[in-house]
This record gives sequence, C-alpha cells and structure tokens, in this order.
Amino acid sequence: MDDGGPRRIAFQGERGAYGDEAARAFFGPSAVLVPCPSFRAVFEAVAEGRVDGGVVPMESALAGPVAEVVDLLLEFTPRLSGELRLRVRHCLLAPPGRPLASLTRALSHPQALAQCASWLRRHDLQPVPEVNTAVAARRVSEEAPEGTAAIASRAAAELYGLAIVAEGIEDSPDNATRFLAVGPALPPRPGTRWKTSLVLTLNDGPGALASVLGAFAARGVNVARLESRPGGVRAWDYRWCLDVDGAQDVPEVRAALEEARSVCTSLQVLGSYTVSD
Ligand SMILES: O=C(O)C(=O)Cc1ccccc1
Repeated sequence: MDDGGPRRIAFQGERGAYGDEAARAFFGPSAVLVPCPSFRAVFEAVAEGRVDGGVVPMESALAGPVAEVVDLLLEFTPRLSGELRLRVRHCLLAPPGRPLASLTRALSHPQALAQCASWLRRHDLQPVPEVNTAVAARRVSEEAPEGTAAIASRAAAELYGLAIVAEGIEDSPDNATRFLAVGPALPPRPGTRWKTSLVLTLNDGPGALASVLGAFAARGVNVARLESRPGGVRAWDYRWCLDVDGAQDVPEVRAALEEARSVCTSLQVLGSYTVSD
C-alpha cells in the first residue's frame, strides 16, 4: 500500500529510543512513527495492518541476538524488507548535579546493560533492567530516584532534560545493532547487498542440518547467520533461522532453497532485502 502518503512505522519504546533513531534513518523525516509499549505490540500492529511497518532490533555485534525479537520473528513470520546497522553510542545520564561518584544503579534495556557491562563493573554501578532505554531516561528524569542513572542515547538526554555524566560507555568502539524493517506494506529499500532470511524445522535424523547447509554451499551461496531457538513441535525440537547472501530470485539461491525445502519439515522465506550501514 504505497500511495505516496507518509508511512506509519511502529517501534518499541518512546521518543529517543534507538528504535526511534533506526526508524527515522530507515524511512526519513516524512514517516509517522508510532511508539509501542513492547516488541510484541510492534509485531501485532504490523500483523493487524494498523501500521505500514515496524522497526525492531534483532542482533547486537557486542551482546548477540535479542532473543525476544528473534522469537517474535518466528511466531509472527512477518515479511522483512530491510536491514539497517545502527552504530550505538551509549551515555550515562542523570539529573543535573549528580556526579558519577553519587550514582550506584544504572537503569536500561538489557541489551544496553550488556553492551556496557565492563564499564558498569569498573564503576561499581548495579545494572537494573528496564523495558527500553528511552523509558529508563524518562523515569530517571521524572522520578529522580536516589543514586540512579539511565543508559540511553544523547538524543534521550536532550529530550528528557538529563545531564550526560559519561559518553561512549559501550565496551567496544564498534558497537552496532542490526535493525530489521518488518511489514508486508513496505517495498524493499534500494541497495546492492541483498540477503534472504528463512526459518525452518528439520527432520530428526543424522545429517539433516548438513543437507540444508550443503544445498547452499554446493551453489556458492554464503550462509551469513545460523541460529537455533527452542519451540519446535516436541520438547528439544528446534527452529532454525538462516540468513543467506543474495536475493531469493537469484538462480543459485532459488535452487538452493528448493533443495533445502525437500529435506526440511517446514521452510518459510521471510523476505529478501538490502543491508544499509
Ligand atoms: O531500548 C532501546 O532504545 C531499544 O531500541 C533497544 C536497544 C537497546 C540497546 C541497543 C539497541 C537497541
């Protein structure tokens, strides 16, 4: 439904969240961004057609997969239309006039806490999970709890009137998060590096996974990501998520998918899309 009007795009959190930044970077200033209280609410809004699409973080270079989002991708199997790698630079934020020495706790999304784990240990700050970085910043601003800081972006500091106590506190200088654009109403973004994401379940038997991987290897198609999640039909059955390089209409990818399908109990392509940095 690309009628040329502004797109409504859902993200988890509130203004100043990294999802907000990723959605703006993806869809530009004309997009109407729709904040949602949870990742599930983003997927529901997309599935029910209340928005044109959504933006969700699915993996961090530093802290690994966002398991909740991976599981929601498996549950909702939405169409994927783009990947954005967002450089994430975290700040420690506190109400003005509270120096680092007075702080004992840091509130943030678990991904942000994990990405700053060594810094927090070095500064003796207790990590406290919150649903989202922007929510953490707003709460610290509104409630100003004793000794409590938030980990969030510079944009969140400005929006919620907090002081930046420290900036760039992530444990790696190239901390980045992969965000996905989800939703059937979104056309693929123009770009050159194509990827295809699929989810599958395997026959239980020796060599089942090797056969799937072999189908891609035999045609020179790179498997860029392979992840297993619980939740197959029986206990200890797994669902597998694969990203392969190339679009699904490229002959090698198409043939590999066909062969892989014949050795899987189920195989669903979530979409082919381009990657932007
Ligand atoms: O909490 C947020 O702002 C999010 O969008 C989730 C997140 C947290 C840390 C890094 C990337 C995304």
